[in-house]
Amino acid sequence: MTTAAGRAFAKGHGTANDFVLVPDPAGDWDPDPARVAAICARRTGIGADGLIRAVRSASLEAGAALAGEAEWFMDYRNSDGSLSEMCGNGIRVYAEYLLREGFVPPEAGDGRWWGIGTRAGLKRVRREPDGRWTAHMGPWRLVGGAAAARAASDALVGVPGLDGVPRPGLSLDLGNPHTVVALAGTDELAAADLTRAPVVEPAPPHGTNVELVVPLSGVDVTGDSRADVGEVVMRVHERGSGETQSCGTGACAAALATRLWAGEGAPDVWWVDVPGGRLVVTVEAASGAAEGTVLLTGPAVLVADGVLDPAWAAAQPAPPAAAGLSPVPSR
Ligand SMILES: N[C@@H](CCC[C@H](N)C(=O)O)C(=O)O
Repeated sequence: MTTAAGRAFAKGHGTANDFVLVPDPAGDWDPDPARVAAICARRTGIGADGLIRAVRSASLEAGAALAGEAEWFMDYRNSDGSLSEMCGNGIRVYAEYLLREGFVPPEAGDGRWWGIGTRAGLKRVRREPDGRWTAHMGPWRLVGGAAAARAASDALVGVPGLDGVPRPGLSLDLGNPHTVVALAGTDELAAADLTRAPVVEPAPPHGTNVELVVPLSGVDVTGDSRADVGEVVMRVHERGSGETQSCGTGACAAALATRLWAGEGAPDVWWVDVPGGRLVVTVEAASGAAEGTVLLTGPAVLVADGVLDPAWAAAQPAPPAAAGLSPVPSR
């Protein structure tokens, strides 16, 4: 919403994946990629991995069909200004924000499921008694189907900072695209240079988020391991944002890939330890090895509220990072 002083925003994060949230119920503020990139810039803007426009589903062409089940739509932009279909950390922070702002009734915080529209369709969220949120992430699938499940990979990934030998990767669709790569150990995970994007072959048509994982099942590094819970450590290079401290859809992809690689009898619940904390992934139902549905649980923290200075906003030139973007990944 715009006041005489400028446009209001909030800042929040989920496991240190951070977002600027901008209320725009009527859908009359549609920032171009350069404006989003300027707001998300770490040194000259507010700084964030992504921007979430809080818009009523009915106010947006992409949300109109979901308006009956989801009053609010998460219009998600990466920090380079490109659109994404879905954000697993962002949707929890968005839910907390909608609740705090009174955009949804207080009962939305009492443990019941309610809907949020996204470009990846309707998602349901629920506030846990401890204040974390669970998002029903809906369907996932292996991009390469049953053949990729049998082969356990469908891509080769060059990871900067390692030995130059491409590693096998597995492509998953969580509404947005992911490629998961297993590394040999935490030393290798630490050595990866994610200031540069991993190179995925064949190149996914709309780009991809790349998760580097080290499965830890059976190894009690955190001192709290449980026999019925799988554990994986992850770093991520996000499409449109670079390395981030966490990625919720990526955590789901990492858990699903690792569960497939672990084979028969692997747990349904996974702890995914990211630089920003821990996410819990619950595989709800799998029809075969190549598709199913999944839930994600984690924290949602609102940090600050502010107002964009109108003079600053008016003065923003297009930053070089925004040049040549293809804003809508049509799938
Ligand atoms: N950090 C998010 C994912 C954000 C979108 C992603 N970079 C993409 O382009 O698909 C998450 O928590 O899922």
